[in-house]
Amino acid sequence: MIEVTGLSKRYGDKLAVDSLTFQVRPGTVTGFLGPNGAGKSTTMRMILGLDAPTAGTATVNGRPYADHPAPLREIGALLEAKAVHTGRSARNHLLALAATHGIGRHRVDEVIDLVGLHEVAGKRAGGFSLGMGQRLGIAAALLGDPRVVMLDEPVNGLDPDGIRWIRDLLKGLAAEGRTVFVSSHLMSEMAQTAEHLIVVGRGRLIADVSLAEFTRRASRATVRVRSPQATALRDVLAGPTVAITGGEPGLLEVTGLTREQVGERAAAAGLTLHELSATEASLEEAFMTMTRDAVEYAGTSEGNPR
Ligand SMILES: Nc1ncnc2c1ncn2[C@@H]1O[C@H](COP(=O)(O)OP(=O)(O)OP(=O)(O)O)[C@@H](O)[C@H]1O
Repeated sequence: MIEVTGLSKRYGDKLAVDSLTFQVRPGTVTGFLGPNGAGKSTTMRMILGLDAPTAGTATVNGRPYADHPAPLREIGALLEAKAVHTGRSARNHLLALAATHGIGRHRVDEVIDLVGLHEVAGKRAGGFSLGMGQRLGIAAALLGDPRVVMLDEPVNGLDPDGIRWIRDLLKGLAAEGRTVFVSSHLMSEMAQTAEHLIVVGRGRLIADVSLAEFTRRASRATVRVRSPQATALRDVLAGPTVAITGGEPGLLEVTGLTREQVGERAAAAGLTLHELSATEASLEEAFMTMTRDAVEYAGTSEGNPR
């Protein structure tokens, strides 16, 4: 469990994180979603004790990171993707890390297998591709068999295979009952990985919702209906909670009624339909609407209006 309470971070004039309060619970993948510059990395650094909060607290399994006698066993983290500049092999890199944390060699072999680096474990880690480097970073994060796993934008720059691998790994870790917290600026990515979302914009909490609830809120369906009797159809569909627009002759776009309701009302009035379809606002659109104010504000304040 990660608990963040009234957490703020100020850099000079800039309030990068603004009174954030949320909990990340075990057993599910929680997505930390927000546009670039929303404060996700800063929040994660404070959770790891790498940055001191201006106000508020962040705890991992009930204590600040630094108060854990063996923090690597509590939380494994991968911050920004960066190459390992080392002449050591992947295995020796992990062995060195394990040795400084009192972790046995056996666990090193386990994590190498877990992340699929077995065949290249003897190769120089400095020469790894981005995808291999990510796997090595994740192996390092998992060395202490931590109950909490936190990854900052782990799929950035990865190919589709790498992305799928990370998704499956995160879901597997959550299914084992671990707390999994993963950041992204892409709603489409989170929709395929996370069950719960913490959405931030301009350092502030915008939403703390299940993916199911987010999707439900996003699905303001519009019904497209085409009829040679569009004028009569418009009269049949009109109502106080119904909005109808018509882009071209014979076409109506209706919100406030389901596709079934539109079809039934048309049939009851004996009107002919040539098309009847529903389109939902995409999750990406819903996310952009949700964070628009935050982005606009940031753009204006930096003299770069969008
Ligand atoms: N060390 C620092 N000094 C000054 N400003 C900083 C520092 N670190 C972050 N910031 C600023 O704080 C804000 C939040 O940055 P942060 O990196 O946490 O956002 P993010 O949501 O992780 O974005 P991204 O997806 O672009 O990494 C940004 O405006 C950033 O420029």
